[in-house]
Amino acid sequence: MVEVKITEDIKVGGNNPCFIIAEVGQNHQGDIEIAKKLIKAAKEAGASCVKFQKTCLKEKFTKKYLERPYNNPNSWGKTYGEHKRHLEFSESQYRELFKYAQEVGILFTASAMDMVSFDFLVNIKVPFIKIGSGDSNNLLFLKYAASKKVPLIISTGMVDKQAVRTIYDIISAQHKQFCLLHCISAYPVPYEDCNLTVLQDYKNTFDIPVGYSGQEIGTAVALGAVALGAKVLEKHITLDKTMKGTDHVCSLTPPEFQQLVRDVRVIEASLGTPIKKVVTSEIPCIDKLQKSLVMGSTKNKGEILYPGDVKIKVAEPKGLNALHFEEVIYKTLVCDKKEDEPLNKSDFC
Ligand SMILES: CC(=O)N[C@H](C=O)[C@@H](O)[C@H](O)[C@H](O)COP(=O)(O)O
Ligand SMILES: C=C(OP(=O)(O)O)C(=O)O
Repeated sequence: MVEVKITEDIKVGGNNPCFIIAEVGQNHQGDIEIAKKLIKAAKEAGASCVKFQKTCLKEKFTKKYLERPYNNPNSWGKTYGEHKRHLEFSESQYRELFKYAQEVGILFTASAMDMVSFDFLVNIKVPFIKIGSGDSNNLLFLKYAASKKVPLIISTGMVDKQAVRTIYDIISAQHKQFCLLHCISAYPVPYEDCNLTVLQDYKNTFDIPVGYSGQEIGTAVALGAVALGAKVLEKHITLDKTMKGTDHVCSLTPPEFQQLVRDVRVIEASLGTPIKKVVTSEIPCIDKLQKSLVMGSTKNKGEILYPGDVKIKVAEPKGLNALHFEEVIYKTLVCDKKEDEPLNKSDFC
């Protein structure tokens, strides 16, 4: 199984801890101070990385699309262009945020929403680049991104399995330093649409790490994803879910994000081995409460043990493990035994 190297110390996939991305996206409201607060919150919550979205508006959208009215409660302008311009940080603001994240001590990156933004992110040397679901059908962009040979995390919302296979083929023709994230692009995603078991299919199909980018409400589905093998987890983070903006509703507050990180680590620790065995921590309970074979009645040496003569009880000291019940029946006692006495191997032949 391929591991994706994010930094000298951080790898994704295999037995490495799940890489948890706090997606700020545009939850900063276009305000760099809020963006910094979110970077700090992501660090304090224990996220592996904080992520923004970098867009060159005229590369990503047509002129007409930018001019179309954006008349809804989440809008920051009369047209979609005005709205997006309000939310877009400049390159120098990006450098400032990158530097701030380094000071705070958290990895920083962004989704490249177009080729110009991709080049910018390569230029400032982010540790990896995210490609969001908006580009899961953008084969030109995917080929371009693959040719740059930087680590990629790619979301697969809004397309079917055949397209995901195409994404895999395009990138893996160049390199294997990429992950694929299952994603459903709705804000918020109804739980019935999360189709988390797709992750199992991705795991069986692809030889690269797979993960989950979740736009549903809460943390339960994300935790399920980790239990199903997600090696990357992405969730939106917000300072306040009631703020204006499309994504706040499906985001986690800093305390929720912190709880998510804690719970992910608990799930990882608890996944363990698929081999069912008795573990050391069970020994006290075995000693205290596991049942064993005892005499159901008083019987003498030479007598046969019929089914009703042997009982299964919690006893001290213990008799034979109760799993041996069938082996004991119809055997002959070699000593006298009283009711409730533990029954051991040396008591019969
Ligand atoms: C598919 C995709 O890009 N999705 C992103 C990631 O999840 C979102 O953050 C969008 O940028 C956001 O929902 C757009 O909202 P508006 O259109 O109100 O600016
Ligand atoms: C759209 C994005 O992500 P996703 O498709 O994972 O929601 C993004 O990262 O900008």
